[in-house]
Amino acid sequence: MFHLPEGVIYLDGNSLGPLPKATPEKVGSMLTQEWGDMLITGWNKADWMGQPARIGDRIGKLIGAPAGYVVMGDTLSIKVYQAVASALELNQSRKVVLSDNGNFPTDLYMVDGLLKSLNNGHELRLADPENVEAELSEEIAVLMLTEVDYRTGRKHDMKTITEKAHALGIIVIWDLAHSAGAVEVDLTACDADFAVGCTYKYLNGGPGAPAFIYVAPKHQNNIRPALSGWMGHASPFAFDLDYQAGAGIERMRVGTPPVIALTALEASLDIWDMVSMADVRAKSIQLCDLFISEVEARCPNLELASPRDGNNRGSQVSFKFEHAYAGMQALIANGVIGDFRAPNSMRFGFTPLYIDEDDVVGAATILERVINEKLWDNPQYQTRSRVT
Ligand SMILES: Cc1ncc(COP(=O)(O)O)c(C=O)c1O
Ligand SMILES: Nc1c(O)cccc1C(=O)C[C@H](N)C(=O)O
Repeated sequence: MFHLPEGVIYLDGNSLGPLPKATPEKVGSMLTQEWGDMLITGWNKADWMGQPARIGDRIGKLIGAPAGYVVMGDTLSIKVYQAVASALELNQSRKVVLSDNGNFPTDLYMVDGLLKSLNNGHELRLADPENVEAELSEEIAVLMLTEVDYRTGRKHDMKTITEKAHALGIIVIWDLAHSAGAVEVDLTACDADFAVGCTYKYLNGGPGAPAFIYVAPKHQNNIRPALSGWMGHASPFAFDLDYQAGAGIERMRVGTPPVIALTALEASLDIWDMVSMADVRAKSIQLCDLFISEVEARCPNLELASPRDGNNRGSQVSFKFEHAYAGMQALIANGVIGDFRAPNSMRFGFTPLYIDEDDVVGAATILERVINEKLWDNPQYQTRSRVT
């Protein structure tokens, strides 16, 4: 189902999912038959204009959202900004946005930028991940968390935290970057207010694939879109000079949809339509557990940085190692692709659609050689590249 180079064990699908074999043909025929032959009529004939909502519904199925509440577009950073801006307006008497210090930096940067623009006495407050619940209070306007920590894989309990936050009148936003396609998510059951996520990791949409945003039914028609672009207008082609928000989730659209990228994503969702998230999750826990036990048996000087209990972990495992950067470069040179996360983690993602037990044992065997034979101790593995 996926194109994977011969001889490579790919444990980085948590950062960039591999290419589905069907994607090149699907994108190729879109280019020639739609863009090529239909030209501008493709917006209607091929319904490019409906793509963000149509694909949003397919993503919705993977994260427990009913049809009509998820829309695609832009990057995740933009979707974070939109969610926080709208959420703050739902809770105007409060001034604090709470997050945790394990969150991915762009989420925090986006909030920081937004609060500076608002210039209205807001504060971004960061808790340790394990103290988030204790930090909830009636001072907090918005709680914005990423369910699965990008470095360690530590997983928040979405339902419990959302319930506690709601009891205190807090609006809750979940970033599902490391959850969508990795763990079971039920946005309806946990009553999330907003959720955002990307599609280039577990969902195999390709580098730069468009992000998604979910807005709960109770908020959809009450929120004001901060990024009031024409595609979120009630009637974009009326070209009114005044902005009027579109109905429901449509108002979270901003500008022209990235049709080619969305078509690539459609090809991978054809695969995701056929799988059960419960099966994927069960297999992912098994693979992660196996990797932990294989690595701990073979490399006693690596320290597990991820929760040992699979229920508290996403679909990735990290080990701390003093020479983690060089270690990962040596591992990659020997056919196992994971990644390094500062300051000292070797991170491995487990994706059951194309990784099995043989891959896990194979990767642990090569890691054992890299560590125990000190293959990392080589000047060529010390130079940091721009993207790590
Ligand atoms: C939690 C989280 N938010 C946001 C991003 C990135 O956002 P963007 O797609 O805008 O680069 C990532 C990683 O890529 C992430 O892990
Ligand atoms: N999102 C990324 C990108 O655009 C280029 C290179 C790497 C990444 C990432 O994997 C970042 C990601 N959120 C992470 O888990 O570290």
